Amino acid sequence: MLDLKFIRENAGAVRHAAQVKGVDIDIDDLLRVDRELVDLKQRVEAMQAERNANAKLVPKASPEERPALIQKGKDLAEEIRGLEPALRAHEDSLKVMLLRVPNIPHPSVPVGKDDSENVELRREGTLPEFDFTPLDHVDLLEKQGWSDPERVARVSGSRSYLLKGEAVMLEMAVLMFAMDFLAGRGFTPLSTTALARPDAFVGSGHFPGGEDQVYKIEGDELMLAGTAEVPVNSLYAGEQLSLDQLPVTFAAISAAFRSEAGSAGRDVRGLIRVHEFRKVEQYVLCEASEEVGLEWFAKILGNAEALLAALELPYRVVQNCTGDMGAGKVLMYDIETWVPSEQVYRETHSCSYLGDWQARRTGLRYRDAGGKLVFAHTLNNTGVAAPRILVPLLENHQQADGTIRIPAALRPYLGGKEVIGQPV
Ligand SMILES: Nc1ncnc2c1ncn2[C@@H]1O[C@H](COS(=O)(=O)NC(=O)[C@@H](N)CO)[C@@H](O)[C@H]1O
Repeated sequence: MLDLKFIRENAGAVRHAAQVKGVDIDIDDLLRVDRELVDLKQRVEAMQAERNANAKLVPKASPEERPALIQKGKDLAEEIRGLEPALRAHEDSLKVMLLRVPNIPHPSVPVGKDDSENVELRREGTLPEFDFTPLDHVDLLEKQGWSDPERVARVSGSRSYLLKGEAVMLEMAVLMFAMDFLAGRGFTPLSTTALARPDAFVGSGHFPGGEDQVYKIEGDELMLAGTAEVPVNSLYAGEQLSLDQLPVTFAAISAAFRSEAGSAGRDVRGLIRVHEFRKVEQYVLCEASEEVGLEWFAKILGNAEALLAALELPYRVVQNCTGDMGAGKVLMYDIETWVPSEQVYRETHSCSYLGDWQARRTGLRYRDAGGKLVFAHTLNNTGVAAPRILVPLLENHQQADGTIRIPAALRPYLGGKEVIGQPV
């Protein structure tokens, strides 16, 4: 959400942001409702002032004058009550419109309509060269008896997953490694629920607009979040943080649930796109400064890159274009990790800086050095998401005999093993 004053004074920039982000909102319509609301408020205030002044005259009035003054007071009260519905209606529609106003993208963001126009910034790591025919992750899991897709599909339908044996230990090892790694970089570990109230989805910016991606619970207001970003971003909602509490940095592990509505037919095989997964989320709440925000953006991006480097996985960093960054972002980079079986880089991390757009709609404020109450800035990036990360992990580190080489960084989390699986 942007500051209404900012929108009034920068209508052109806001209109341009909506246009390049493909956000369907009429800024002129919003400003019209805003003006009408200001006018209504001024009329009500004038009538209330007149009514108060009139009320002061009654006790001093003569018996002859008093009835007319009392009637005038009643008429004014009636007129004010008559304006209440219009006032309420304007306030409600302005609030809904403000929630849909997109953030202004950073000047460095390329204009584009969708992910095909994201810009590759750099590639890191060496692509694997196999002296045998590499398998994809589904076949690798099946060969080692680490999966049971038919049975789990019977029980839980499509886009479900089940891991067995050492693949489970690998998934847990990757998650634990990410938590350890981030804790070692000063992030406070959190293990948190994915259940959250609708307000938390509004605060993060997933609502309005992303309702169809979220699993709801019959008869319960709680919903299942697709990322820990949703509940974590609302932990401090409505509070007044002090400067010395900033920056708040969390490494939040949680389940994540996504309906994947609209993804029909995409990634239906294997672990890339499932309805429930686990994610270690990097979340930062910092002071309201673009310079500080961009420093944190570089840090959380660097954390994810360092994690991938430790997992010895080749990846590339892309800058999301305006059409593939969502309404709330100022800046967004995806990290895509090499998947040999597809011979492409696939998204495994998504790093975002949102300025005060989330903080304003969540009510995340702190007292700055001058004692002024200001909205904070927020950022988030994936630390690691499993099982998706297992796809490049298994495929890049597979050996000719079907076993999987374990990167040195993960070995401590797998009892020191350098290889998992049996030669097949
Ligand atoms: N349906 C899914 N199945 C498996 N993994 C997924 C799914 N959806 C997203 N992910 C993983 O979760 C990561 C983050 O998802 S995201 O929507 O891109 N971004 C966020 O959720 C942000 N909060 C940063 O983590 C993705 O990069 C991907 O690795």
